[in-house]
Amino acid sequence: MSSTSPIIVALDFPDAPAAMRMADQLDPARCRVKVGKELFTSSGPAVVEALQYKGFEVFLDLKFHDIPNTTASAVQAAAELGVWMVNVHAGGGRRMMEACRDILERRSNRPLLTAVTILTSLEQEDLQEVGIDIEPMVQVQRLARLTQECGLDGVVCSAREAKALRNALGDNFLLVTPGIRPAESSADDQKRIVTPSQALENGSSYLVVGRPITKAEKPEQALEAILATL
Ligand SMILES: O=c1ccn([C@@H]2O[C@H](COP(=O)(O)O)[C@@H](O)[C@H]2O)c(=O)[nH]1
Repeated sequence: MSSTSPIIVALDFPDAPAAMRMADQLDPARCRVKVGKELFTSSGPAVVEALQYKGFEVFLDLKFHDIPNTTASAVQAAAELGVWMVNVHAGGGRRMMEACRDILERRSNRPLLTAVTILTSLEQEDLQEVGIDIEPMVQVQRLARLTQECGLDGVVCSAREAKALRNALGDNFLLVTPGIRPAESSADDQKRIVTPSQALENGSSYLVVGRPITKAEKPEQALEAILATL
């Protein structure tokens, strides 16, 4: 089932039963779901298949970052699973991203391919510590431009950068934005946060929301409350 909702719910759970209990409370017409490192490491492709069987489009958020051959093969394996979107780290560089694009281009049915720019949990001081002496906005723009040149479908970034990226890179480039926090929500470990309505206003294509929905007493109501603000 293909949803028109911009919301992607991050299923960050320790095992498949916990993730499926959450999925049972969600409607594939109202959101997509994201499988990340914790759930995929514990439960593997079977949980992706189970979610797809329930009608969800799945963003496989494993943020591959390796040499071109290894990363392209991993992206190919994700495509075999039938996921809706898969991602790599833009920091893996041009040759890595082009290898991933090339391997997917040979397929009739391919997932969307996006690249992570700068994690939304990082701020300027964090970048400085790893030798990047510029503002997140500047580094995100640099990596997003490279990602577009390599022929990928879009980037993962903070919605704080979405307006500048939308203006610079056009309407067809996907901006997938985690770090979404409804007003009054806890930021948790996120740093570059934005409210759902502001994210859409800034030009985000998809809003990735985890704990504000999955830790809510009534997740389906939390999702509906977010959708109502958009
Ligand atoms: O820059 C990034 C890239 C990925 N994520 C992932 O999104 C969700 C966010 O979950 P919340 O509970 O809403 O904070 C999580 O799965 C991250 O791995 C990100 O946050 N930032």
